[in-house]
Amino acid sequence: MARHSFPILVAIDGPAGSGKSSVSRAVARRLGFAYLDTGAAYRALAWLVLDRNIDETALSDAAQADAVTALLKDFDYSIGTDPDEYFVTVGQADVTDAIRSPEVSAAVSAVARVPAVRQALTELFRSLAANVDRPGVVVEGRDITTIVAPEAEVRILLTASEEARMTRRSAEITTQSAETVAEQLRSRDRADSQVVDFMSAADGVITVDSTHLDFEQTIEAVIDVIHTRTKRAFNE
Ligand SMILES: Nc1ncnc2c1ncn2[C@@H]1O[C@H](COP(=O)(O)OP(=O)(O)O)[C@@H](O)[C@H]1O
Ligand SMILES: Nc1ccn([C@@H]2O[C@H](COP(=O)(O)OP(=O)(O)O)[C@@H](O)[C@H]2O)c(=O)n1
Repeated sequence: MARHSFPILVAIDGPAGSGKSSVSRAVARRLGFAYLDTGAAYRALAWLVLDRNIDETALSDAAQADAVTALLKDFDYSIGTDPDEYFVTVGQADVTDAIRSPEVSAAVSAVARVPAVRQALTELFRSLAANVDRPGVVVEGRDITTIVAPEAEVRILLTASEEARMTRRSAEITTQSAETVAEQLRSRDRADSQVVDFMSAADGVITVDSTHLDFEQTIEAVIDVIHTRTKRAFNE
C-alpha cells in the first residue's frame, strides 16, 4: 500500500480499562487506518528492566532513572501497527503476551515517569505515526492528545466510571481476584496521573464516556467524532 504523506491522526487518551486499546483497534480496522498502542512501548521497556534483573525497588529515584535511561540504547523495539497483525518485540523476543503480566503492570509506572524515557518514546511514537501506510492512524495512550500529538485532527478522551473499568478489566484477568485487579488498576492510575493528566479533557478534546455504552456503541461514538471532526467519510 502507498504511504500517505499526511495520515489523519486520531489521538485517544484515557485511564486504564476505559477501552482505549480494544476500541481504537476496532475503529482502525473499520476505517482502514493503522493502530498505534503507545502503552505497549512503556510496558516493553518495563519488561526489559525485569528481564535484566534490575531491582528498581532497591534503587533511589535518581539511580532508577539512570538505570532505565541507560537501557534505552539497547531498546530494540518494534510493534505492529496493522490492527489485524498486532505484535510487540524487543530484539528477538516476542513480548506481545509477556508485557501484559501483573509483574510488568506493577513495574511500568516507575519506568514511565522517567523524563528521558518519555522524551525518547514520544519521538518514537511521532515517527511511527507519521510513517504508516494507511490514510490515517489511531494512536492511543495517556498523553497523545496533549504531548505526543496535540495538533491531531481528532482528539478524544475515552472515559468510563471507575466501577465499569474495574469490572471490564477483572473480566479479562482470570488469574487474579477482582479485588486485586481493581487495587492494582487504581494504584497504577494514581501513579500515572502524577505524570500526565488523562482524567480531564484538555481544550479541544472531545470526551466519550463509555460507562453506559456497550462495545459496539463506543466504537460508533468514536467513529462519529472522527467523521464530525474531519468532515470526511472513510471506507467502513
Ligand atoms: N464500552 C464497553 N463496554 C463493555 N466492555 C468494553 C467496552 N469498551 C471496552 N470494553 C472491554 O473492556 C476491557 C478493557 O478494555 P481495553 O481496551 O483493554 O482498555 P484500555 O486499553 O483502556 O486499558 C476489554 O475486555 C474490552 O473488550
Ligand atoms: N502514552 C502513554 C501510554 C502509556 N503510558 C504508561 O504505560 C502504562 C501501560 O499503558 P497501557 O495503555 O498499556 O495500559 P492499560 O490502560 O491498557 O492498562 C501506563 O500505566 C502508563 O504508565 C504512558 O505513560 N503514556
